[in-house]
Amino acid sequence: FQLGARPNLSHRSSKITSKNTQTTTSLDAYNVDLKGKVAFIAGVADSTGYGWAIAKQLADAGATIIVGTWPPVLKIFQMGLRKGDFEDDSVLTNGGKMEIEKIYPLDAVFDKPEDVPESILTNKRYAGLDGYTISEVAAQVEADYGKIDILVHSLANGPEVTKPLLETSRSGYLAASSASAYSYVSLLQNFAPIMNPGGSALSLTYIASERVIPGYGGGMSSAKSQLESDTRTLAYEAGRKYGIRVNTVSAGPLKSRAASAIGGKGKKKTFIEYAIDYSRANAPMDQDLYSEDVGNAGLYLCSPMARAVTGVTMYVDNGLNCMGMALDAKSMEGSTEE
Ligand SMILES: NC(=O)c1ccc[n+]([C@@H]2O[C@H](COP(=O)([O-])OP(=O)(O)OC[C@H]3O[C@@H](n4cnc5c(N)ncnc54)[C@H](O)[C@@H]3O)[C@@H](O)[C@H]2O)c1
Repeated sequence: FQLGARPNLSHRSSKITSKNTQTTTSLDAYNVDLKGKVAFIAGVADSTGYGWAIAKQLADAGATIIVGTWPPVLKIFQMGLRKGDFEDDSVLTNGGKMEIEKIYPLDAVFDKPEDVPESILTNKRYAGLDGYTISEVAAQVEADYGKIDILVHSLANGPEVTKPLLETSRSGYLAASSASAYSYVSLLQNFAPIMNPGGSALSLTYIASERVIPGYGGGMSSAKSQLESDTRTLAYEAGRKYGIRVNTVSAGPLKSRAASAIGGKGKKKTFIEYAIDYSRANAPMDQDLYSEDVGNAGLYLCSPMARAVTGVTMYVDNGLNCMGMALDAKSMEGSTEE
């Protein structure tokens, strides 16, 4: 199949009769059909990022898409949608367009109304909005849809991301953890009770959690470590309590809005530019990484195809995570045949 296209997952033969297969369902289960399923994707404000790509693949499989958008970027996102800015990025394989049925203002650093400080209540970027804390959004989603099936956390924020960890303040470090890691815990706390058994939660992480990635600072690497560790614990707890699965995708570098904001002012290359170039030069798969690649992995993890997969960190990074040496390092010169 073409890069960017949804793989054909249908498999209609159901001849296998070994003990390892369910007798009650045939292999028709390989058809990813999410019609009637509701997916809430937190962290979508344009079409450049991973949240959009996952939403699109889920929509392609028939899921109803609702999203949570950070209040400061809500208006510009709504305006872009109205103007048709994202039309080209909305096209589904059947020729139709992804519909975002409802957008909820969501600030994932607040759990309940009492947590919102005066500075935010009076901030003009939040003017006219309320009900954007996680518990309020979950209550609203329940009022609108009853139970949902898929929860995606595609958001991160670290106010001091440009600072090395050695120079990161306590408040910067905790803010990164709050927005990028605890937000997943809180989303699950509030949404798991309104998820159908068999449902699935997914977040996005980055290799900086386990390997040193210079330039990814401000405690963001620490937040991603938390996110991955929490994925395992939450998989256990939410699996036992609610019958839902919890996974995370460790995605390779993508030039999204958030990644571009990591910056690199005054340098020849921004963080995301050298991360992408490095990956292309050194990953086992010598090819570009598209947001659809992560969208497809997200579709798999959120679908019944992955019904026994939980607690995992799945790499979708052209394999860069497994390399122990940089192919393009000066010291490697002369190591390969000409
Ligand atoms: N882009 C990459 O190279 C890359 C690589 C690996 C992992 N990821 C992860 O993918 C996820 C999505 O990021 P992306 O790069 O696709 O960019 P993105 O800009 O599409 O998504 C980030 C979103 O987070 C939202 N956000 C920030 N603070 C928030 C808050 N307090 N409450 C609610 N929403 C908030 C932003 O408005 C934005 O919509 C993040 O977890 C990111 O760390 C990105």
